[in-house]
Amino acid sequence: MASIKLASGYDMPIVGFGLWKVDQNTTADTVYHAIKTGYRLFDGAYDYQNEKEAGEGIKKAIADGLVKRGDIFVTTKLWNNYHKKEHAKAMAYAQRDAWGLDYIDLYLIHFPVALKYIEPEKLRYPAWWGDAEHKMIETDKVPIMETWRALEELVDEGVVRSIGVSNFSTQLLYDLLSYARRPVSSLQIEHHPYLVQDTLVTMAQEEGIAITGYSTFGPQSFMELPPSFRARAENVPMLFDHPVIQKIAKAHRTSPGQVLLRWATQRGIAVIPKSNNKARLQQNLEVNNVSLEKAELEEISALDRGLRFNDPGFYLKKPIRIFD
Ligand SMILES: NC(=O)C1=CN([C@@H]2O[C@H](COP(=O)(O)OP(=O)(O)OC[C@H]3O[C@@H](n4cnc5c(N)ncnc54)[C@H](OP(=O)(O)O)[C@@H]3O)[C@@H](O)[C@H]2O)C=CC1
Ligand SMILES: O=C1CO[C@H](CO)[C@@H](O)[C@@H]1O
Repeated sequence: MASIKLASGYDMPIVGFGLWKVDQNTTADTVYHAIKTGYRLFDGAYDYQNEKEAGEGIKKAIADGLVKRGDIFVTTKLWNNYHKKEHAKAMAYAQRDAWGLDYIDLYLIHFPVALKYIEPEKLRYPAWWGDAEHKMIETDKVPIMETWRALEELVDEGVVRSIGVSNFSTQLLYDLLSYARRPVSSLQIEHHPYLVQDTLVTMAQEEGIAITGYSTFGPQSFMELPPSFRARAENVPMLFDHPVIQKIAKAHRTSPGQVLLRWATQRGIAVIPKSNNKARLQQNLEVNNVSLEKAELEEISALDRGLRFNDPGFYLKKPIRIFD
């Protein structure tokens, strides 16, 4: 499996399996089957509510001799209500224990947005929407430096091996780099041909920050779009149906999904698609069998229209835009 060297010195596989929206009841089997298929990276989060079950799948695969712990790379993320140092540290320990592992490979600050503390058992899901009593969630004022220091201590304590951030902008990264004592190993961002993010990608890569792209296939349903982006999405075809993606897929005798994943990995960006379909699960892993020409990569990048569909601050009591 091809991998990216992180600034922390560890290798991160370039293709992984994302655990968002994977049903709790099927997660252990899904993860076990993904390992059998060849997946070694799993992308989780406290918000996905299936860390314990994902860990069970890994444990079974190890017990059955399919893999060793060291073959698997687990990424997970700190949720927004736990940015204060004592909460961040407690959550990382609890998440590590939920996975049933000695350490987490990569721990990310999920969003650069601190929300008021809510006891973990009172969060309802999706966790942007409020607590169990249906109270809307409010922002809090916690400096990212405080949260980052907590993550650094977690590395010192051996709970996590590498640390990074998600949904950060260029400016926030420059600020973070000005005081980080431990390397910012990774940045996870929305990334697809409608949201190419050239400046951010170039800056992060130049600073040695490995990028993982999420939602590589673009918007799945325009219903999910934040209000600020709805107009921009009008009359935009789904990427799978876009004539440019279809033409390139045909030229390489492959599928539009493979073209989208390969465009990302040829930009040096790791991908974490999930699939419940066995054929697609296998196909996504074999993405590096295709090699796109420079002109094809450029043609795909030219589809950029700054169209983002994950900007969930509008759920908050006082709505914010995370990406201004
Ligand atoms: N840091 C963050 O804030 C965020 C992180 N993420 C992470 O990224 C992961 C992936 O992102 P997500 O937005 O969920 O989108 P995915 O990349 O998982 O794609 C969404 C859907 O595409 C379908 N699909 C998968 N492979 C193919 C293929 N080859 N051809 C056609 N269709 C395919 C799947 O449906 P089917 O099962 O039917 O194949 C899947 O449900 C998440 O699971 C999560 O780990 C996601 C959003 C935000
Ligand atoms: O990672 C995730 C996918 O996007 C969702 C909407 O922003 C988040 O809530 C979730 O944590």
